[in-house]
Amino acid sequence: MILIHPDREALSSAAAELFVREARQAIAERGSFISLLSGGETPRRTYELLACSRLRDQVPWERVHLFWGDERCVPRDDPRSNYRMVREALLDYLPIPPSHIHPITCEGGADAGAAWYEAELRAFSHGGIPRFDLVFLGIGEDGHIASLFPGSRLLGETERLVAVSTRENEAIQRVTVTVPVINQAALIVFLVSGEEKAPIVREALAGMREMPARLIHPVDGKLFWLLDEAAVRLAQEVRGGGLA
Ligand SMILES: O=C(O)[C@H](O)[C@@H](O)[C@H](O)[C@H](O)COP(=O)(O)O
Repeated sequence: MILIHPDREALSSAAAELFVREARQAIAERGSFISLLSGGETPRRTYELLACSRLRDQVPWERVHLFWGDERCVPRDDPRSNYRMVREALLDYLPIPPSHIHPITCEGGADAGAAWYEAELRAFSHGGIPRFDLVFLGIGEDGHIASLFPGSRLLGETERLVAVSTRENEAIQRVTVTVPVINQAALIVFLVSGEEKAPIVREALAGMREMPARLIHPVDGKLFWLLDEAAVRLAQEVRGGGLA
């Protein structure tokens, strides 16, 4: 499903309200809600709005577990840290038990961090692939998702849940979940806004070329694209080809 909003603020507000709805429903049905969070500017605004009391106070946070889809191997107080971004935008305002916050850590090195996080995920799924109730994703201008970049050997990974990733011309290492983890989710939501994303959105939705984002096909869940008008500007040309 593709949902188009006037701008990033409206999109992020809709995404925050979607988080609340999904959390309340999962907790009512199964007693818990586990979500995989993304880095990026549109996800950041979503977390900031979710932290506002009108929405925050609707979620039983003691039943929620938060995980990260990827992380840069930098100190937790580094401005590039996705953990720091989520902490400043959301966690600092939540009555969530610290044990329910599951950041990726590379303190013992990227390989150790990936192995530890894989164990953390498998512990949540009795050894299998965890089924996240909600996965937020951004998309890079090159079509990357999480820290899965075009041409990466990780794009074909079918066994590991978590792996070490690198980005061209970037000195640091990253730790990222792999495609099978994302595709196992009950609901996957792309959050994409801004003029600069119009070309990749058009290519992604029209299937004009392969890219990491086009590997996202939920096994038996749902896939939503939350876009703003600027990001879908070019994709209007394919509206008849699949834009709802
Ligand atoms: O670590 C990150 O930043 C995300 O995992 C990354 O995949 C991000 O979602 C995209 O690069 C889009 O980011 P923007 O929404 O900021 O363009």
